[in-house]
Amino acid sequence: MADNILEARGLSKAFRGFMAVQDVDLSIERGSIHALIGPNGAGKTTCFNLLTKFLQPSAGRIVFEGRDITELKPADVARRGMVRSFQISAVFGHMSALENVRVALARSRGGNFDFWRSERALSVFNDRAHELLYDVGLSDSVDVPAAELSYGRKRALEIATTLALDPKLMLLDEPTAGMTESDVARIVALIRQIRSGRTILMVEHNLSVVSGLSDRITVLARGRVLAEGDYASVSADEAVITAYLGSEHADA
Ligand SMILES: Nc1ncnc2c1ncn2[C@@H]1O[C@H](COP(=O)(O)OP(=O)(O)OP(=O)(O)O)[C@@H](O)[C@H]1O
Repeated sequence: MADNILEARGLSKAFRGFMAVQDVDLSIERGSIHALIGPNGAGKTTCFNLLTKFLQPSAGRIVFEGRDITELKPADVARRGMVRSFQISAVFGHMSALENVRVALARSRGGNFDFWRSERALSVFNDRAHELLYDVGLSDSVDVPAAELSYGRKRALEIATTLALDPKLMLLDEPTAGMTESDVARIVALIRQIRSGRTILMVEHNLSVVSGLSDRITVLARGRVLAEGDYASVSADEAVITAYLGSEHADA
């Protein structure tokens, strides 16, 4: 039997009667990179927010590491090792790359003294912060204020701050959105590098990124699971092709 780190059963979300996500079953195998794709409005973001507990489902259950997390808060699931990448807005622009990662490390230890002001307290995280910045290819930008980093490098920093929380399951929300081609290649290489020992679930629009990275793909359309499998099988699926062609703004 597959070793699934995350399972959702019958997951649904209604917004004032409109079913954005309907009866979705999802199994994420440990160690895999799993992509959630689908045309615009398919319910990917809603599904992502349900799994990370930023939204409460109207129906269904979510099990992480064998434990029902349906009623837990986002911070509780993060503490258990299911961490979503923070948005860039959560990276502090005036702080250097190193400081950003140190603060993320401090937060992950749940310290209750004033990390923000105490240089001495934060300096215990220097070595690990340098390692994480090295892992995401930012060793040359350690002292650069986050606001001055390129868009692609900000996303790399955001991934470093997520890795600081030592996730078992990392959820990436459109990791290459708005990037230049060379930044996309960097992030793809980075995701390959950080996958070791982790499971990754990502919502991604760029289908070449999806095909290059994903072990398994779930295609959503109109809030439901339309198809699931590897890239070759879902991209040859008639229903998937029709859903993409039929959507007003195909994502391909
Ligand atoms: N808070 C909300 N209130 C009402 N409707 C919502 C809300 N959030 C999402 N929806 C609707 O639910 C549907 C699914 O939206 P969702 O953002 O999950 O799709 P998506 O697949 O992520 O789309 P995109 O690729 O465009 O980001 C859409 O029709 C959207 O308008």
